Amino acid sequence: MVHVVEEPTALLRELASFFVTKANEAIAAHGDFNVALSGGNSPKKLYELLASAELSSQVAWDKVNFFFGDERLLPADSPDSNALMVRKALFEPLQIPENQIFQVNTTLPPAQAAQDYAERIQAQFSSADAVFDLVLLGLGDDAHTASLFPGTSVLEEQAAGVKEVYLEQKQVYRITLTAPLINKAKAIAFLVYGASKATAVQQVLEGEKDTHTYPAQLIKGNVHWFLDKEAASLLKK
Ligand SMILES: O=C1O[C@H](COP(=O)(O)O)[C@@H](O)[C@H](O)[C@H]1O
Repeated sequence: MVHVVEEPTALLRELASFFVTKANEAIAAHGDFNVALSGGNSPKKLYELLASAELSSQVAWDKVNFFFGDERLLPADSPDSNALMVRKALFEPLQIPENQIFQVNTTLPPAQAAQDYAERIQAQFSSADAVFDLVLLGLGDDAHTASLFPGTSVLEEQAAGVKEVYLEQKQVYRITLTAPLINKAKAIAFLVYGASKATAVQQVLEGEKDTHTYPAQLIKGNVHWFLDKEAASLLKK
């Protein structure tokens, strides 16, 4: 489903309200809400909005478990750390205790960090399979999502799990949920705004099927695209 909203502020409010609804549904159904968060720049304002006085009262935060869709293998205090951004925007204002935060251990070597994160995710779910209630995702200008980047071997991964990815150009390792794990989620929401994303949005949603070039095409299931007018501007439908 594609939700197009005139401008980013209203878009963020719509996605925040979707988040609150999904949280309350999950808590009513099974007592907790397991959400995987996105990183980068776009979601920072969403997290600040969720932590605001108006919205924070609408969720039982002590019943929310926070995971990450991807992380950069950098020191935890690096300004490029996804977890650090979320800590400042959401966890610190809401005083979320550490036992509800499941972040990648970036002090481990890449393969071990991925394995360790997969095990900690699995241990948190009582069912045989880890199934997130909600996965939040972004979209890069190059059509990557989480750390599923064009041309990387993780795009071939058939197992629901966590993998390390080496980005040659950036010379950095990332840790990412695989597409099969993301796709098991009960709901998936992309947040994409700004004109720089318009081409990628069009390629992913309406372009030829080529998951190696447009990795976000791997994401399937109950997928909601939250777009502002600029990001949606090249869509034909
Ligand atoms: O590198 C990343 O980029 C994507 C997109 O970020 P955005 O700021 O351009 O929306 C993000 O979803 C991912 O978590 C992050 O590690």
